[in-house]
Amino acid sequence: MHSRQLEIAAALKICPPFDGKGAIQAEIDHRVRFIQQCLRDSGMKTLVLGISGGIDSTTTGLLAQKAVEAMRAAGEGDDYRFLAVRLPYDVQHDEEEAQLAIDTIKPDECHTVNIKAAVQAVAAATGELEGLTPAMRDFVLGNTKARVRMVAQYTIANARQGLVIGTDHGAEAVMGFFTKFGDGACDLTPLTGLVKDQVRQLGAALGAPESLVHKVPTADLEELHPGKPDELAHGVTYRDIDAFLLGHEVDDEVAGIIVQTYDKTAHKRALPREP
Ligand SMILES: Nc1ncnc2c1ncn2[C@@H]1O[C@H](COP(=O)(O)OP(=O)(O)OC[C@H]2O[C@@H]([n+]3cccc(C(=O)O)c3)[C@H](O)[C@@H]2O)[C@@H](O)[C@H]1O
Ligand SMILES: Nc1ncnc2c1ncn2[C@@H]1O[C@H](COP(=O)(O)OP(=O)(O)OP(=O)(O)O)[C@@H](O)[C@H]1O
Ligand SMILES: [Mg+2]
Repeated sequence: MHSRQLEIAAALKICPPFDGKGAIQAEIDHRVRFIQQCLRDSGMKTLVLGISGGIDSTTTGLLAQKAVEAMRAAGEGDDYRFLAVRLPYDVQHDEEEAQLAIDTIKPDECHTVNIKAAVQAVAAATGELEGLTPAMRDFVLGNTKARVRMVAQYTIANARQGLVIGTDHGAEAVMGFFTKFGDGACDLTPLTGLVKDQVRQLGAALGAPESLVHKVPTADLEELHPGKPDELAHGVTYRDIDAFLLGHEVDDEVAGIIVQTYDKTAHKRALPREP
């Protein structure tokens, strides 16, 4: 085992493997109660979450819808609602899967915000992108897309007494694989501590279709490579990352990449530096 495995797993609150269906259901109940408590504690009434068509947001959306339905059924208030947001950059190449996610979750409301005009306006106003190589421009614009999605979700949350839900989990957190103050910015992260396969297990138990449970994970931020698999960017597989976080034996080179990436992205998991 790599000398940093246990320390990193503890810092990211990694959940032990599930011992059967009962444990998965208990984890679902625990995370639904967490979402409900966030609403009660904040006095907010609406949950806001972007639904991409990937398994992370599908699972989180299913938890969110379950949370508000149970609060309404328990008489806590008819005004608790889940508002799903589709945030395509013009037309999304896997729109069908995004619609399948929405059909599965059956959110109380679903809004669509096309982020393209806002992303291009921000990029053009800075005047910073012209001199870049096409690949670099594509990468920078990708992070701007994630940040404009955040702005759209907080605009809705402000208007609707809402909390913005994030989908960060253990396997993304260890790699710092999110845009700082983009998809990384939110009010609660119900998937914290889960490895990628556990997210799939929860999603499957909540009724997500097979095609979404086993969909290749993608940040899908780059126009030059639509649907680019996250694993290409990581240089390691999610299976490797999960194994590392669960304290299993992993290849030295794999462990080296994960630890190096974890250290390099520490600033993304921390509050801004202060003097
Ligand atoms: N040491 C340090 N201390 C404090 N701050 C530091 C810093 N180094 C950089 N920074 C700041 O951080 C910025 C870089 O971070 P950031 O802007 O996030 O950009 P960066 O980490 O370079 O890129 C984001 C990565 O996350 C991936 N991503 C994004 C969104 C969603 C998903 C997904 O899976 O869905 C994946 C994306 O594909 C890309 O690989 C720098 O411009 C600088 O402002
Ligand atoms: N096109 C989109 N429309 C709405 N929300 C989006 C879109 N793209 C990204 N998001 C939001 O950003 C989050 C981060 O994306 P990420 O790719 O990590 O998750 P995912 O797509 O749900 O699952 P996977 O990682 O398996 O692709 C999503 O969970 C979702 O909340
Ligand atoms: Mg995705």
